[in-house]
Amino acid sequence: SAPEVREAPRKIAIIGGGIGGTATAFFLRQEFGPAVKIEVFEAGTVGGRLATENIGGHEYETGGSIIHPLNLHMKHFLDKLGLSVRADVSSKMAIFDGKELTFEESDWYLVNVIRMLWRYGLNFIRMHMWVEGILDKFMRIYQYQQFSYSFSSVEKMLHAMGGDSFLTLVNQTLEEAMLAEGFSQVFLNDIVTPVTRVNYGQTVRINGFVGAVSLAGASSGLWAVDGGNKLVCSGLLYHSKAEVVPARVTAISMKTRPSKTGPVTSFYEVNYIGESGAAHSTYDIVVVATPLHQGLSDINFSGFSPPIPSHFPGRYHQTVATLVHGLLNLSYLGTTLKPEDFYISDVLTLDKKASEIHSLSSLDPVKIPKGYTRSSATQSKVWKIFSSQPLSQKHLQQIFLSQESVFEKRWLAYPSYSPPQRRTPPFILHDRLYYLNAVEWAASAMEMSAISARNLALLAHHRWYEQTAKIDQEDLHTRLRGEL
Ligand SMILES: Cc1cc2nc3c(=O)[nH]c(=O)nc-3n(C[C@H](O)[C@H](O)[C@H](O)COP(=O)(O)OP(=O)(O)OC[C@H]3O[C@@H](n4cnc5c(N)ncnc54)[C@H](O)[C@@H]3O)c2cc1C
Ligand SMILES: CC(C)=CCC/C(C)=C/CC/C(C)=C/CSC[C@H](N)C(=O)O
Repeated sequence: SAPEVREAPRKIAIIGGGIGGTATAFFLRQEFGPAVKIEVFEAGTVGGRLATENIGGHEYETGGSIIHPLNLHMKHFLDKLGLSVRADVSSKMAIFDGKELTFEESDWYLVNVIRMLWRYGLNFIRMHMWVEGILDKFMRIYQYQQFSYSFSSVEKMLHAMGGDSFLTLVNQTLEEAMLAEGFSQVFLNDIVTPVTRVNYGQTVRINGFVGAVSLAGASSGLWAVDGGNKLVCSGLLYHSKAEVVPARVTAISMKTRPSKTGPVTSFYEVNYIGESGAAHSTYDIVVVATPLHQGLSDINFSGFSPPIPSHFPGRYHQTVATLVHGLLNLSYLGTTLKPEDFYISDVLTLDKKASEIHSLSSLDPVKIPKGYTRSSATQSKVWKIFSSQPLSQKHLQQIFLSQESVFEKRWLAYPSYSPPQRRTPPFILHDRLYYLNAVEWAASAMEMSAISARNLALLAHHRWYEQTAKIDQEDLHTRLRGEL
């Protein structure tokens, strides 16, 4: 590569200490070396949408909880940080239509296969193959990033992974995409809808790409971090030697300063309110790692031409996570099973008026105690309910025979997807000002934020040193074929 003649940046700011911001700190350190000062502004708690709550002396995930076996950045972070995968606890799924359970997973694998074949023909196997095909293409991003290639927009990144087919996927609904592939409407209603409801709180009218991610999030081998997923965020901050600034960023503006030796140089001024009041600092590069959407951040951008909005079009979907330590009322689920025989851990729901809840899951603590097994419904335990609206006490009394404690967290969780979308927000807001969460409009998941973080660190580096040959290269898949 060309010799780096330009001076290295001195200071970089990252706004947001979730998995996106902390992964950006990690990758920026990797790209720019030890000298650059990296500051991460966090208005709330490090981890952001990765959060836990203590119930009865154990911590439980209230936000992002599962990770796919092929999420290679998340895997890599664990290795780098010396964290481990949480012990696996067996699970069993059922589907609820608001009145009764329409499907219950058997302990016997073969029984499940025969039932599914009987009801849905080859839809199940074909869905597995369809998702695998998309994942195969998705995995190309890791090779591109290993070879330091970066992309200046979400569309260009998606195109490099899966060509026009990925761009079509984000611009059509999952329903349209799957019907076009020959899946039946009954299969979409009975099986695919419960998955999009539990994973994104929405219907099969979400975009096809996030729909495939959602289906991947219902496959086998899913894992979580021992001790809690948010440990990855604090670990990445520590590893990258980034400084956390506990403050809310209120404004970012562009400033210029005359230089004795060369042309006028520009930099960014970040205004924030911290523990000791309002203050500001200047930076060479800034990465915004929080959604620029109503209710999630309110940053004023000034002095930019064209102007940068505080909020991009679209909204985030509310998902309420209600964690109840209590005794489940099986008659709510309309099942005749006795509590001692009820070992279902995940109840998914159909898109019916009667099913106001999106899912009901038995939660395991982030650290599995020795000898822990899933108990039947005879015992009081921690359940998590996802719903769009907060649940009333009356509703909770229908679901539970007794409640020891109730914890409610209202998340603006992920974009409210309604394809076709005009255009995903840009990665590049201005010359050296970047936006990580643009990627969520393709799909929101921990790994998507990590991929975006790696991409922005590479992009910021290549643009700083004017290495254009590593940005937006066409046909990378063919060119890198045969490379390790
Ligand atoms: C209920 C729920 C369940 C989920 N389940 C999964 C799952 O199982 N698997 C999965 O992969 N993904 C899941 N997700 C999605 C996943 O959690 C997110 O995609 C991911 O955590 C986003 O990380 P982020 O760092 O990009 O954003 P965030 O985590 O939102 O981080 C942004 C941070 O910026 C801070 N901030 C905002 N404004 C300012 C400001 N002005 N100044 C300073 N700081 C600011 C915020 O406090 C926040 O900490 C789930 C999300 C939710 C809500
Ligand atoms: C990005 C890729 C290729 C795969 C990610 C698959 C994945 C883990 C998707 C899950 C996304 C998501 C927003 C899940 C929310 S709910 C999770 C769980 N069912 C729960 O009940 O907590």
